[in-house]
Amino acid sequence: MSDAAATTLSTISAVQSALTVLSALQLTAFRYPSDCSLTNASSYDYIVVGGGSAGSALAYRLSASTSHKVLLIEEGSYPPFETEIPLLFTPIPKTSVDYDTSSVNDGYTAQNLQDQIISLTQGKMLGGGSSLNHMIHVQGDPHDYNQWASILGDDSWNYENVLQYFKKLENLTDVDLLATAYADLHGTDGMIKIAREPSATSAKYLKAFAELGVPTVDDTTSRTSSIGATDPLYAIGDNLRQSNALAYLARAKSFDNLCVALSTKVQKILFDGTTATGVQVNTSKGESLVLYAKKEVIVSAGAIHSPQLLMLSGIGPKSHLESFGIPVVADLPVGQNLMDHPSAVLLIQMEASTDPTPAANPYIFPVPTTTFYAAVDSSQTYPDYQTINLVFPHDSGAMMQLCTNVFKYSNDICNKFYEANVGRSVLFVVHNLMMPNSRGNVSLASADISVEPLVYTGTYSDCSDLDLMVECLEDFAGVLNTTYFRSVDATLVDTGLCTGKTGTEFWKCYALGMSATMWHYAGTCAMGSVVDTTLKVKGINGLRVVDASVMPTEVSGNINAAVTMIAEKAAAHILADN
Ligand SMILES: Cc1cc2nc3c(=O)[nH]c(=O)nc-3n(C[C@H](O)[C@H](O)[C@H](O)COP(=O)(O)OP(=O)(O)OC[C@H]3O[C@@H](n4cnc5c(N)ncnc54)[C@H](O)[C@@H]3O)c2cc1C
Repeated sequence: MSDAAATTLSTISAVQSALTVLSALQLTAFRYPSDCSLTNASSYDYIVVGGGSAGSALAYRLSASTSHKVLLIEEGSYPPFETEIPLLFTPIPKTSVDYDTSSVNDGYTAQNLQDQIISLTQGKMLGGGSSLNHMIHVQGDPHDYNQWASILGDDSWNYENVLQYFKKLENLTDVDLLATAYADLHGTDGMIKIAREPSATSAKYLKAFAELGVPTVDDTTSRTSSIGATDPLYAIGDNLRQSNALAYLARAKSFDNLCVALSTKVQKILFDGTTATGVQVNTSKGESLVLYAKKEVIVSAGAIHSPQLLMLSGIGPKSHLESFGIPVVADLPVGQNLMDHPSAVLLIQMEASTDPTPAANPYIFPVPTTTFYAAVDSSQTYPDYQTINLVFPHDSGAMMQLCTNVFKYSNDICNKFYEANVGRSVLFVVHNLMMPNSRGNVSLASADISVEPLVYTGTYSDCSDLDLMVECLEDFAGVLNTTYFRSVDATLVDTGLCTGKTGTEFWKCYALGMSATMWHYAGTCAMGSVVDTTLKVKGINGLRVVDASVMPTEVSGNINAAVTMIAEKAAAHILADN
């Protein structure tokens, strides 16, 4: 067998080197507020730590609504040129704009990923994850938020109440969808442009999914149930990725009350007793400065770095902090409750073809794609699982890039995928469990912030997740018996991992063998245990956390829109309080 995976990885590495040269030109800087210089001991009304999905939205709202002085501190810089082009998401992981934190090898899951670890891709640039993610836009199921409201005893988090914030962040541009009843569930004058990309190829798959019992819907956004299959919505507009940096911060370019400090890392939150007073930072010039917040410090460093920063600043589990000699400011379960959507990729060999590969359009999502949300129990209104179904033409370099550099499966698996794709199109199915019970954690590896924290993902540590994943995989595999799939002699590609196993044993082996991340890390500073329902850190004044880490449970779908909704709601709370 040829080593197509190794060749793909070396091509990606060459592309990444070329992009590094381009990024030094800062071709996108003109869109954003210029890098603001900092003076030691200066003060601001609000200091926002991290200019990612949540931080970009929050800093914009706080500075747009008032004359308050806002400082946004971001460790990375401007999102480079390639992040703007929807086609180009595959070479971005493992470049300088990705933290590429590694998970702890649990010896159980992720064993067929490169190095048996999960490479926890996270954006280190303005826009954070939204500048390198896969742009799928989904609100989630109403049940997700109603469950939050019930866990938290706070109805302001139920779907009817958070819908106003989803509408605030959305600018739906799809005229066909706007002509349907779904228009009522979307914003049309919000910040992030959202589009659909229906295609004749997708239509064939939607028909097969309908035969499986999952209805084709124009949109899975719903007041009652998100179950259905559809052409997904994408955060793409004007031929560009609509990152939260572009959607929010680019509009703040002329604000004179917003200072955006780039290439600056917050080292520590400063306290006077139990009141947060400011932060200590390291600038791009290597200066160590202290900066003060008159009203609040807001931590938006993401689900892995927010808990790290809080713990290094004295907020976290007492015994863990003491083991690193960190004085305890508040004993809280920071870093616990880490969640992600457990995932596994299925590759299905589809139609034979010798047609020339269609020219790629850089301005849209790379290939025709559908999303599918289903429950094993057909009477349940919210989904147990999601599949994201990408149709690659035969001999597709993009499919190999997704396998090797995005999912980071081993060369052995990607070579099998390559062989299956020779002369046949393939359906690349990303199969995800929506509401896992398993939890992992983020803990300190060192008292030095430049050392990445330890991340134990905890995937399938609760056996019920593996059992449900198996049921979901079996459920979805029924698609192989639908008319269209049978007509093209569709076959599940044999990864060679589970030879000799059948039925439930086969799927259990498959789920574990192919387990990977969906990059939906969340929950490590959860509402209810670490922050209250207005996102204030419990027992501390002047400190909030606003990002994916505050989610108490996962959302049924890709989470960027939910993270942004949280930032929109947080801005409303902060402005109301001050
Ligand atoms: C590869 C990938 C694909 C994804 N695909 C999708 C998708 O298709 N659809 C979807 O909805 N979601 C997707 N997601 C998930 C989504 O993008 C993230 O959940 C979301 O971006 C998280 O937002 P956040 O604000 O919590 O953190 P982030 O966006 O990660 O922001 C944290 C920011 O803080 C900065 N920072 C960290 N520490 C410090 C410090 N000490 N000092 C200063 N700055 C600091 C970081 O540089 C970063 O900019 C994907 C994520 C990844 C990684």
